[in-house]
Amino acid sequence: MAENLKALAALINDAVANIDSRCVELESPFPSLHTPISPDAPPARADQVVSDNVSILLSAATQLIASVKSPHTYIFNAACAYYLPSSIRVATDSHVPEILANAGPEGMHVNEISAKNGIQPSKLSRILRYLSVHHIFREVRPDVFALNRTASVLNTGKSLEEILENPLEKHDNTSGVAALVAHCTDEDMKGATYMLEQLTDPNVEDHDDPTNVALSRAFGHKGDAWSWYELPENEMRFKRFGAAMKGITSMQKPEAILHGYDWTSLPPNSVVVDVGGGIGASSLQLAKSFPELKLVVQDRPPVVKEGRELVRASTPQLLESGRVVFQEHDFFKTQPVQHPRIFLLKQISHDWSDSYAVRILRELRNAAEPVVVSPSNGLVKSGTELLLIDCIIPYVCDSDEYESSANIPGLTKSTAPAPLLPHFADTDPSPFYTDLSMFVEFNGQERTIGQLQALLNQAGWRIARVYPADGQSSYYPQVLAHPI
Ligand SMILES: C[S@@+](CC[C@H](N)C(=O)[O-])C[C@H]1O[C@@H](n2cnc3c(N)ncnc32)[C@H](O)[C@@H]1O
Repeated sequence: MAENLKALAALINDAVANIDSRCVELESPFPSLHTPISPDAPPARADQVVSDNVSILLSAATQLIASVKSPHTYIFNAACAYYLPSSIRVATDSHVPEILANAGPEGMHVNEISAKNGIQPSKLSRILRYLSVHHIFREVRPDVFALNRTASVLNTGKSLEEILENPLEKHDNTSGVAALVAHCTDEDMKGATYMLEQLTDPNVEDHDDPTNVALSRAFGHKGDAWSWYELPENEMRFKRFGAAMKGITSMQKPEAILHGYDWTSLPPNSVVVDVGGGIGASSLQLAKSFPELKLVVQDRPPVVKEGRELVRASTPQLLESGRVVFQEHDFFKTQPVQHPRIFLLKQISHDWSDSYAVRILRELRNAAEPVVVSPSNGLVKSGTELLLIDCIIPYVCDSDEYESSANIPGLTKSTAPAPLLPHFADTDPSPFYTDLSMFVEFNGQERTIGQLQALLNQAGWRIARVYPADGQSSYYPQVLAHPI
């Protein structure tokens, strides 16, 4: 009768046993929820066996919770989940993580926190208590809160004094994770509340139009999200968006961009054009790992200015040597760098609906040189390759898309054991909400492999290989395409 529950419990038991024995082997204990993260901590979670079993454990536990919770409670909890991002926003933007950073496991009384950030103590304690229920912060004693492992990722590492002195620079030179969280819980959430109005408004004629989106509806803006970010009153959000993109990179494994395409196969002085490269998060990582590559980071003028200034402050030698160049360029116009070795397109096509994404891809195709493959080893000798990095959305059911795409090297079928959702879809639903976020902010979308294939083909590219992601978004899948 409870076969499904038993199957899920068995998967959980096995996964816990596997994680435990692997951690013993590695002499690296699985980190406690109570301990803030530390860069020196042994990386048990980074181990492949641990990480595979964590995927099974999370997927089984998520389904087990959905199975055993009363459906009324489950749906009511889900419907009221907006209090979670709202509360995270209060805590993050009133700098609670930085205030608690030095309080240690004993924590700090809410009155003391309030004296530092000016948020009413009786309201702040309720917000922090609600977060503690979700294992974000810990209520150590009544009204005394401590930074736990999950809350500690919101800490920018700056002192409260430093932040209050330069509030606009709160996220500069940080991991960007707090910036990403602040971006999601502010403009993205506000836009998301208008999804239904946007979809049912009879005056919206073109649901692909990037200038008429749920985000602009929420803020009464006429124009696309990029022009909204560049309004003078959005200076803080503009800077934070750039840092948030870095946050996506730093939430992944440090070598995420290196996970997949073999950058070592490129000859010295190969030119990599990071199209819509933002403040250069990926290019800087590549420049660090491969001193012989030349990186051109292209973006809109204000972003290029911001990126250049940040690099000038942190690693000026990269600019002075010409190894990293920031270049203003609108990717809907003719590409100024002709025949580079690589066009890197990370988290760009997902910002645009098909009709716009095809235009960007076509401009790149027009500037690409056909690929020449060595007959002896099958390696690319010359030509332009396109490396597109975006989530690949799986169907949450069995689908023949992966079978029919079997001619694409590297594309792997789901390994999730029954009764788990295919591709461990509930282990980390971030690709699915990133997809909705793209709709809310840009009328863009994440795509299935079939949709990506169709899009690329339309623009004159064919998929040569896929480098898949892991189940926990610790790096993105990469789609390598060659000119047709
Ligand atoms: C989601 S961000 C991705 C940034 C970067 N590729 C990364 O992964 O960190 C999208 C970028 O596209 C840039 N962008 C938007 N419209 C553009 C255009 N017409 N031409 C060039 N860049 C543009 C934005 O300024 C932003 O930096």
